[in-house]
Amino acid sequence: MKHKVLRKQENSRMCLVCGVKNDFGLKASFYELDNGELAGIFTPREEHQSYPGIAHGGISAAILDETIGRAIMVTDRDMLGYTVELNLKYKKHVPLGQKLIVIGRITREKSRTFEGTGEIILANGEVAASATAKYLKVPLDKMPSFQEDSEDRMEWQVNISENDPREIEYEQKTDMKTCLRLG
Ligand SMILES: CCCCC/C=C\C/C=C\C/C=C\C/C=C\CCCC(=O)SCCNC(=O)CCNC(=O)[C@H](O)C(C)(C)COP(=O)(O)OP(=O)(O)OC[C@H]1O[C@@H](n2cnc3c(N)ncnc32)[C@H](O)[C@@H]1OP(=O)(O)O
Repeated sequence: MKHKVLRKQENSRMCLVCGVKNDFGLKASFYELDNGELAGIFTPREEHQSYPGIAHGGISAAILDETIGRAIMVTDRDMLGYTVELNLKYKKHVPLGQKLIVIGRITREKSRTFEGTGEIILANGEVAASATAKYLKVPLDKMPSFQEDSEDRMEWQVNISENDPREIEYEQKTDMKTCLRLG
């Protein structure tokens, strides 16, 4: 099914997953969709390798952790997640050098915590890794480096690019195989 992108999310300065100035990082971009889910787009590189040609499992964990954590921002733009639990299933290897998509959603929200699930989807539609995670809610203004004039606060912003997709198409089949197209 095709999903409209409603909003691109903020990127940070130095986060391993979304830091625009972290040259060892994934520099992932995140898009809120009209079905309430969050899509991340990223391309693992050689710096992220485990065995030759294959992304490190810790990299898969990092992107899934951040995608599920960011899914809370779909309904509360100023809320961040502090990970307390992360469980992964590695089903297929994640290749280097290919643009991939990761999807996340919230499955349970309480006053102090939230939980969610996510999947990394390969170009052929197969799910490479899936995760469940739990977070403590941390409002943006309670982050240690929140002061308005800090570099981290100033660079927490939406960076619009001509490469941003306007819609993202994927199908979640009952056997968890998923097809992907970016528009
Ligand atoms: C200023 C500008 C900012 C710019 C932003 C910059 C960068 C942004 C990047 C991305 C932004 C967007 C979203 C990102 C989302 C995720 C990205 C990655 C996030 C991380 O990379 S973050 C680092 C890893 N993370 C830790 O470093 C946590 C270490 N941890 C602790 O610091 C304590 O653990 C603490 C304080 C969390 C809780 O401490 P506490 O004393 O308050 O805990 P308490 O016992 O009250 O538990 C409370 C609830 O957590 C459950 N719980 C606790 N521990 C658990 C465990 N081990 N397993 C399962 N559940 C657990 C309990 O069961 C209860 O849940 P419940 O209420 O449902 O029962």
